[in-house]
Amino acid sequence: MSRKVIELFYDVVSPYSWLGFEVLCRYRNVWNMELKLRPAFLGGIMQASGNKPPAMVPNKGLYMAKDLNRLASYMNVPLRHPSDPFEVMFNKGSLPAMRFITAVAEKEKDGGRLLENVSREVWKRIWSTDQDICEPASLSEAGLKAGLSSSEVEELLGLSKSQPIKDKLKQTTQEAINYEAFGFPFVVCHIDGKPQVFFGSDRFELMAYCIGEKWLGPQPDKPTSNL
Ligand SMILES: N[C@@H](CCC(=O)N[C@@H](CS)C(=O)NCC(=O)O)C(=O)O
Repeated sequence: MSRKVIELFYDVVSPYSWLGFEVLCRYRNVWNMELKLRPAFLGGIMQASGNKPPAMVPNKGLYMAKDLNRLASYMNVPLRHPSDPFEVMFNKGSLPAMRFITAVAEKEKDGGRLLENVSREVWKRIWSTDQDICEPASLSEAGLKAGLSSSEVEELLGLSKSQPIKDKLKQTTQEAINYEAFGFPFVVCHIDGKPQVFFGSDRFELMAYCIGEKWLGPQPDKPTSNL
């Protein structure tokens, strides 16, 4: 059977996207799939779909904080809340970070792990160690940790401010909107030429059923006994 293509649309401002990202990266060699990481801009998705971030409803925000703490442990992802989530998510946002990550994606068109590693390092800053992701020095630090050289980081920071990269981020965001996305993580599974879409990091069991693969829990190398 030919490999299934699974696209993950994500933004590092989204903690649930980090969970979905880690789970799909773990399943790369477990499911018969090619994983395509699609960095996009959640602000654009919210605007185009008429949605708003769930944490803007106070009780949802309170619930999410508890939910994410449990999920961090269940999924074994070192997710911790920033000291001021509203400032981080709604005032500072993720535009410079997502442009930088888009530049990495464009540079690494032929596959490889840089896009995965840089995304993870930026996520660790915003959603684990409570560090900035907007300043060039912050993105540079994440890039170096992910294995880029200082000259590559400089080049990518320059590129991230260029019109082609801004346009590419808009284009990827538009592709998710065309699939009727309203939030992230947003996963598009292509099977027999037909796209099936899933919202959330809590849809993997259903996704596995729909694409004919086995769900072994969020840590497939450590399946739990009750699965
Ligand atoms: N139940 C989902 C929630 C995902 C979620 O809340 N994502 C946020 C961004 S972090 C979003 O875009 N939400 C849009 C919505 O809930 O309508 C999960 O477990 O992953």
